[in-house]
Amino acid sequence: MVSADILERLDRTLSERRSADPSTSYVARLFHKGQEAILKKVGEEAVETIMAAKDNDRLHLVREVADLWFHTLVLLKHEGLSHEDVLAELARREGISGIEEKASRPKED
Ligand SMILES: N=c1c2ncn([C@@H]3O[C@H](COP(=O)(O)OP(=O)(O)OP(=O)(O)O)[C@@H](O)[C@H]3O)c2ncn1[C@@H]1O[C@H](COP(=O)(O)O)[C@@H](O)[C@H]1O
Repeated sequence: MVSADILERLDRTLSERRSADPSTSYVARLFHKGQEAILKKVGEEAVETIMAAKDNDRLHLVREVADLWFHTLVLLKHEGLSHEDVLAELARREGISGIEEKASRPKED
């Protein structure tokens, strides 16, 4: 299994690209273009993900989801956030759903 360290490494690369010369990389160029361009890419990749799923093309689906995840990571970085914030939110929800599930059970004496 591929390690989740990839997110850490990608996060460091994205941080470096924020201040890099736009002529040197795709990501540096995207940051330079700004929020509008990043949102456009997120929208495009979301549509391409839907199309791949509808086509029942599993390899294509994985590649499109990777594109979508990647561009949402670029968006988060642009907004001063990171995958850590999303993971924390998912962990918080896991806690909440655990509490909700417990609260819905009859009280044990
Ligand atoms: N994971 C990715 C990654 N996933 C997708 N993409 C790019 O996202 C784009 C996807 O858009 P499309 O499929 O629409 O292809 P396109 O027509 O070339 O895109 P546009 O130029 O029209 O926007 C492609 O240019 C891909 O190369 C990525 N570009 C970079 N990374 C990572 O970011 C790192 C830094 O990248 P650079 O800044 O390019 O060095 C790389 O080492 C990778 O780890």
